[in-house]
Amino acid sequence: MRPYIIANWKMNGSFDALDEAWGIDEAAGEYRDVDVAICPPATLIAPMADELSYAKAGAQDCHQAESGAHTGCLSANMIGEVGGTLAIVGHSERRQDQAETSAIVAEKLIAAQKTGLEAILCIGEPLDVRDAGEAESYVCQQLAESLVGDIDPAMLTVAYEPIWAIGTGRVAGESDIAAMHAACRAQLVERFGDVGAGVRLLYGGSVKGENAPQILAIDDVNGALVGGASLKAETFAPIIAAAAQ
Ligand SMILES: O=C[C@H](O)COP(=O)(O)O
Repeated sequence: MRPYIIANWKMNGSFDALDEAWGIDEAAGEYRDVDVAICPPATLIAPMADELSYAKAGAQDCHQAESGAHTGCLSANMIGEVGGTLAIVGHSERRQDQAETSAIVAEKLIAAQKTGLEAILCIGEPLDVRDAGEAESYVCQQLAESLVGDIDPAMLTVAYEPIWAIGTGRVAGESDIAAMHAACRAQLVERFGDVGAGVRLLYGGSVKGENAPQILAIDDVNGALVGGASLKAETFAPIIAAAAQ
């Protein structure tokens, strides 16, 4: 399976940051066996989509509706119109800040795919759930509830991001990542049949150049969704390089 490394810039990056995107694109050109994407703030999708040669540009979210009275939101079609080819849906920060439920995330996922965007579905448990020993059932339920309806597994990537590992410097243990990815894989195969074995499963949460080789070597980890370390080409390129190994 081709590894997939995605940069999620979150609410970071003005026009000056485009230089970092060009640096990331250079790394993507150097390691062509790795799929690379950048999801910048919406204001930067168009310039990136115009200029990137090897990496793809995408959005951090999309609305479930095609158009209408949804102040401040972007439809999947609008993202596609400016050259975006993917949309992250269900990131834990949106589930928390915008009270997005898995039912809403499921609608967003379908809306993204319907307009030809790849959907990157995020799932992950908070710390109290992990401490209570219920991480696996929590995440599997999120996965089931987010994959409702007519979904194309060929346009789907799933990112497991334990919430307590996001931006904290704390990474999940290798055996915990392996167990969670195995559980997600089994569920994807149950949901989509053999094709489910080909859906890429990414890990996210404090991935850096230093820990990427170990994380990316874990069974069923097919790439990474990266926040902080993706903001600079010099910290993101080593993650792309690790994926190429
Ligand atoms: O979408 C990316 C994740 O939330 C991970 O963020 P992080 O690499 O800063 O921990």
